[in-house]
Amino acid sequence: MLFQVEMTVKLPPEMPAERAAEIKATEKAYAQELQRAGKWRHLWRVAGSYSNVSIFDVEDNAELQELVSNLPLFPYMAISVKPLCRHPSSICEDDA
Ligand SMILES: O=C(O)CC1=CCC(=O)O1
Repeated sequence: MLFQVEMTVKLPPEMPAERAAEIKATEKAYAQELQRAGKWRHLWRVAGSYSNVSIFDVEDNAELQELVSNLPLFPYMAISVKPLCRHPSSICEDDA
């Protein structure tokens, strides 16, 4: 199942810079692991913001919840999720 996930990061201003850098580094490693596993298909920065738009390819809602809630930045993000299905006019071979 494909999901569009939009994440907007809001770190508390009082968080020490070293702690923020540590969380971001852990987030990057986890995100890249999920991309290599084919679970996190696209990761795009929304220009001009501290937000991303991502496409996840997971078994079901429960797997999406597990992957997203394990993100180190999860406590500091507003997240919105939209389920996707194949468009009848799409010619993409790799669409679900
Ligand atoms: O910077 C972001 O948009 C949050 C984020 C998600 C994966 C990652 O490495 O950073």
